[in-house]
Amino acid sequence: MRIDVITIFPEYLAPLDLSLIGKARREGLLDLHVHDLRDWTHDRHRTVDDTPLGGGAGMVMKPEPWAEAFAAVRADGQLALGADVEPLIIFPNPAGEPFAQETAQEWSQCEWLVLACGRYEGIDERVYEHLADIGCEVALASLGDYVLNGGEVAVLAITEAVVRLIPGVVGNAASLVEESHSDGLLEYPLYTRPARWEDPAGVVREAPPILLSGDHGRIAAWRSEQSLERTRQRRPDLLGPAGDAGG
Ligand SMILES: CC(C)N1CCN(Cc2ccc(Cn3ccc4ccc(-c5n[nH]c(N)c5C#N)cc43)cc2)CC1
Repeated sequence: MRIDVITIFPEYLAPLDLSLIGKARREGLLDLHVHDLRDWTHDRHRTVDDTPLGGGAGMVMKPEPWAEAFAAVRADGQLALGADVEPLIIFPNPAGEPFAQETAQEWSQCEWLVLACGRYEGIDERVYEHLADIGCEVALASLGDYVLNGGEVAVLAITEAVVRLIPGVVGNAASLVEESHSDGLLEYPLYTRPARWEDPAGVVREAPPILLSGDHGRIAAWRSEQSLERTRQRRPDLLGPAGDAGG
């Protein structure tokens, strides 16, 4: 997979050199390019924003740098992938469609993603219109109903959620199957050694004995019930009308 990120804060994406994403890059499973939007400005102040037409608070990102950036990134990517390959262009946006595990699953199948990090109050609407008119596939995605200052944090989250699903990135592929939300339920509680732990307050805390039984069938049944109960308590919206996993 190739991912291009366009941002005015390239250093914000430094964490993508670390851990599993960094390993995927070093192993050739991910070809990640981070671009500074200001490289496509032509004034001495490298201006990317201006006041909103019609008035209003804050600043709006100018269309010209974005259009030039997308053209350059698209040309660069097609040199690498082939002139017939087109990226999915993703804009994190508070007004976007909710980004969920199924979105990550869908996008992990893509050959090429371009992630565009807006800032200020947002990007001039004509950028989206321009991309649609030249035949680009565009998606607006939101991490959730809270306000961030820009798209970079969302791009970090989206990149990690998508790239970890690429075969070979996560060593134990089985762990991807059992994760929260992958079966529509929250993950069961996790325990490790010591089975008997005296906490700093002197309270002895035993792990559930079933987990030490060696009876994998009963352990699996216990874990399923724990997932269902935890989902009922914390995320009933994920359940069907009967309160089961049919949501
Ligand atoms: C009335 C008029 C002046 N108001 C103008 C601001 N509107 C909302 C508003 C608020 C903040 C930002 C800052 N921002 C810039 C680019 C950008 C990308 C993603 C996100 C973002 N926030 N929360 C998420 N889950 C996100 C995702 N994904 C935020 C971004 C952009 C937009 C509300 C209306």
